[in-house]
Amino acid sequence: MILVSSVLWSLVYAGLAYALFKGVQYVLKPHFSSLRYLPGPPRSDLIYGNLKEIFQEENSVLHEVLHESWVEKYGNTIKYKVFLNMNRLYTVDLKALNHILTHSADYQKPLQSRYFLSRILGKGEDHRKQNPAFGPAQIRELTPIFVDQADKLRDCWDAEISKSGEESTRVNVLDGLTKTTLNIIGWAGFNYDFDALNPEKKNELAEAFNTIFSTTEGGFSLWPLFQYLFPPLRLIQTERGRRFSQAMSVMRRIGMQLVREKKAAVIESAASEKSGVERKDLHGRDLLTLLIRANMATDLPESLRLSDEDVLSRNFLVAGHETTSSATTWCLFALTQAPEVQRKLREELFTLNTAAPTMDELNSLPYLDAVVRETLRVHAPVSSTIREAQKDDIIPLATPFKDTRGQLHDVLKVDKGTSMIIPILAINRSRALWGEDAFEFKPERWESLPEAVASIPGVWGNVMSFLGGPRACIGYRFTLVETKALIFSLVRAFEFELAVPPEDIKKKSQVAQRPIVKSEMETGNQMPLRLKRYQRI
Ligand code: HEM
Repeated sequence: MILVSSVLWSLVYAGLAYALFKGVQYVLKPHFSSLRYLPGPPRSDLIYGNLKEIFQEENSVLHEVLHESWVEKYGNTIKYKVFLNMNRLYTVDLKALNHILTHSADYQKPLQSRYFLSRILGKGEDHRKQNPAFGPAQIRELTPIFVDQADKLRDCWDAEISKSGEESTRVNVLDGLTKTTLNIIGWAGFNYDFDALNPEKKNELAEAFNTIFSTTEGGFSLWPLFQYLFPPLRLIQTERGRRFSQAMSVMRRIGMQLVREKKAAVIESAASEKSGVERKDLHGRDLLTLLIRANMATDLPESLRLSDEDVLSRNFLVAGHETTSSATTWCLFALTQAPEVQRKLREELFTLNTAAPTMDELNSLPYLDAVVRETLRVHAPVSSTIREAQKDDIIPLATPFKDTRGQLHDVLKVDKGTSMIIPILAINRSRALWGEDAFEFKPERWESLPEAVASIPGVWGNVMSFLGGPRACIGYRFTLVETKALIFSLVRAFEFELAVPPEDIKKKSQVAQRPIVKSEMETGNQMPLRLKRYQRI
C-alpha cells in the first residue's frame, strides 16, 4: 500500500515538475524568439495577446484587419501576440510566402492544428503520397455527375416556387447547395447515393457534417488548446465536444463501411481477372474505386500505401464538399449584388446549345470562368491557414523590414517552432496587388490583370484560394468544373435576389467561410435568396 502511494506521489511530483518546466520554457520563449525585434502591434490582452481583436472581427476580414491597419502601420512583415505572449509571424511579402509554401516539409501545419484536424481527418501522415483521382481526364468523366446533380437541385428549387404559389420564393440556397455537393461527392467519390435532397430521408451523414462544420456554435474558446496541451483534459467532454465526437463517429462508421465495400469489390474483380492489380490497368468509375485500386496495385511500394482511413477521409469526405458549396453560395450572393453581371452571365450560358454541357464546353465560356475566378478571389472559402517552422531557417524577402532597433534586414531569421499565418484572403484582396477596387466583385478584371498579381504563389489563377506549393489543394480542378456546372444549370433557370438587406449577411469561418443572417442567428448558417423562374423571351 505504502509502495503504491509513494509511486503515485512520485508520478504527481514528476507531472508537476514537467508542467513547471514547460511553463517556464513557455514564458521565456518569446524573449529569445528570433521575432522579438520584428515590428508589430502592442498586445491588447495579457492572456490572449492580439487574438481577441482578430476573432472579434467578422471572419471574412480575419487577418485582413491586420493587412489594412497593422501592415500599413508596421510594414509587410510583422509579428503579433497570441496566447500567453507567444509571437506569431504575419507576412504579406510574396517572396516570403512563396518560400514558406514551396518548402512544405520545413513549414507544416502546427502539431496543434494537426491534432484538431486529425480528429476530423484521421491520423495518417501523408495523404498525397499517390493520388490518381484528380487529373483532368478523371474530372472530364465526372462532369455528367456534376450536371445531373445540379439539375436535380434546379428541379427541387423549381418545385419550391410551385409550392409557394407565388412568382418568387425565399430559398436557403446554402442548404440546397451543401446537400447537392454532398450528393456529388457521393456519386463521384464512391458511386453512392446520399439522396441528401430528399426531405423524406433523414440523412445521418449530412447531419453529422452540419454539426462538424457549423460556424454558429459557441464563440472563441481556449478549451481545445488546453486539451491539446494537457492530454488528460481530453477525457472531459463539453456538450459541444460530445456532439462533435458523436458526429465524428457517424462519419467514420459510414465512411469506413464504404471503403470496405469498395475494397471488397475491387478484390473480387481483381480475382476474377485472375491477375494482380497493375497500376497501369487503372480505370475506375468513381474516385474511391480508383484510389483503392491504385493503393492496392502490386507495383506500389509499401511506403506509399495509404491506410483505409486515409483513403477515405483525407481525400473526399472532409476536404471538398463544404468548401465547394460555400464557394457556389457566395457566387450566387455576389450575383445578387451585381445584377448586370448576373444578366451578362446568363446570356453567355445560353450561348451553349445544350442543357448538358461537357467539361470542355463549360470551360469554353470565358465570362463564366471570370465569374468563378472572381468569386474564389473575393470570397475564398478558406480565408487563412497556419504553418510552423520545422527547423531554423532564413526566409528571403522582397521588401526589407526595419526592426524595432532601427536595423534594416533583407531576410528574416525564424526559429524552429515559429508559427505563421498564410493570409489567403488578404492576398486575394490586397489593394497593393489588385488595385483600389480589390474588395469589389468585378469579373471583368480577369480580362487584364495587374502585373503585380503574377507573383502570387497560388497553384491556380493568381489567387491563394487553393494555396500553393506541394501541399496545395488537390481537388481544385474537381471543384472548378463542379462549381461551373452548378452555376450553369441554376443561373439559366432562375433569377436571384437577396431576401434580406446585404448588411444583414455575415461570414463565419470554421473550416469554410459560411454565411449567417445577423438578425436570424438562431437559424444557423443560411443564405436566403429570392428565386424567380427565368423566362427566356
Ligand atoms: C472551393 C473549394 C475548395 C477550396 C477553396 C479548397 C481549398 C483548400 C486549401 C486552402 C487547402 C490547403 C489547406 C492547408 O494546408 O492549410 C486545401 C487542401 C486540400 N484540399 Fe481543397 N479546397 C476546395 C475543394 C476541394 C475538393 C473538392 C477536394 C476533393 C474532392 C479537395 C481536397 C483537398 C485535399 C485532399 C487537401 C489537402 C492537401 C494536402 O494537405 O496535401 N479540396 N484545399
